[in-house]
Amino acid sequence: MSRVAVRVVGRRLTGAVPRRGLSAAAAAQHGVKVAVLGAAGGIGQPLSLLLKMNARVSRLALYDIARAHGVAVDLGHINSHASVSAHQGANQLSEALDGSHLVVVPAGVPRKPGMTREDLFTMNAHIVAELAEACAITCPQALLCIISNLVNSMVPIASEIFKKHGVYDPKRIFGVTTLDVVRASVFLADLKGLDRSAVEVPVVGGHAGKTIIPLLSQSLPKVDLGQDQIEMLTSRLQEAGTEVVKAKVGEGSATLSMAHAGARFVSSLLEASDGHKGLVECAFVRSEETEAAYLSTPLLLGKRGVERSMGLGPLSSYEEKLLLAAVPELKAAIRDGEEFARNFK
Ligand SMILES: NC(=O)C1=CN([C@@H]2O[C@H](COP(=O)(O)OP(=O)(O)OC[C@H]3O[C@@H](n4cnc5c(N)ncnc54)[C@H](O)[C@@H]3O)[C@@H](O)[C@H]2O)C=CC1
Ligand SMILES: O=C([O-])CC(=O)C(=O)O
Repeated sequence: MSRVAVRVVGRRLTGAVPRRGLSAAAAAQHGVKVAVLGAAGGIGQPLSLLLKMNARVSRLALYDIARAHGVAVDLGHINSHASVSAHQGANQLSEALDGSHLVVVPAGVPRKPGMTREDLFTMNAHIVAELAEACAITCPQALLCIISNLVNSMVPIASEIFKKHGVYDPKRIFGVTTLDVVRASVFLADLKGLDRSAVEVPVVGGHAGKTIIPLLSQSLPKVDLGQDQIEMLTSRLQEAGTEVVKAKVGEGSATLSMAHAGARFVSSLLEASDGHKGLVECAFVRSEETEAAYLSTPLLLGKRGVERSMGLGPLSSYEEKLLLAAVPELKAAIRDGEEFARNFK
């Protein structure tokens, strides 16, 4: 893999170590099963392709309410290690989840031009709640990675459903915000003429509008930026999803870059599960950093999910202001999610 992992020293992310692959024999021995829920969608298909190419995955279960079969047969013709199975329709959900070590959820409705991520709440809340319930029943120990929007509400929904079933472990439920981190690398590197793959910017907060907060003061490598550049980069990142929605003129939102970001996040979790130390990724999880009960921060990943939060680190006064503005919005999205889950079924 070409991406570099970040090492952790205290609360900061420094240096770079090359990623290691895994032999097919080792993968088979580890027997890692990954389930993709919403596998036939715009994100689901390329994400499943990237996971099929991941040597740590030995079984890939593709679940969708439609078209899962065709996608699985197609991917099954690739001569990489993972076996691929298709599961279509609600009555095949539990067999897709059975024995899964990791479940990734890109199921749900994407935005059309003019919509906000908040507009997706009602449609996607039902989908995520039903899928989370099936996970809580069938594979409560699995790492659960939620891509579906509104991430800021979907993670609280899944968490409440797990609590209802008495199987909640906050270290295992993630809202995938890696696309914000990937975009921040691109936008900063392009502005400064740097190598895109060698720039990392922690992005904290949540995954919608002003809750997306790039910590440009903590970029690696450290980059000097004027306040106007910081504000331009921040606002571009906060609007990046909308930039894609507009460019796709009614054909949905980011899919290919999201598949890349999702595959990177899953890959880091699997590497950490396998004992690889020092892996840090940002994700939206249960948090005690602020008044918002869930927050995206850099997380040190371990064998069972989150080993510990790396916290927010030293914030510039501008970043502090952004966080202050984000917390009420996050709290409202979290409350909506929790309320929905309380009344679910
Ligand atoms: N976290 C992030 O950074 C990002 C999140 N997203 C979100 O990801 C979600 C999916 O986006 P796309 O793949 O573009 O949408 P899509 O419409 O292309 O695919 C969604 C898939 O989910 C399936 N589906 C619907 N209900 C289901 C259910 N109950 N169980 C299983 N599968 C079900 C559909 O059949 C479809 O195949 C959207 O909510 C979108 O907003 C998109 C980009 C980035
Ligand atoms: O903006 C959207 O609707 C999809 C998304 O979350 C992103 O691209 O970051």
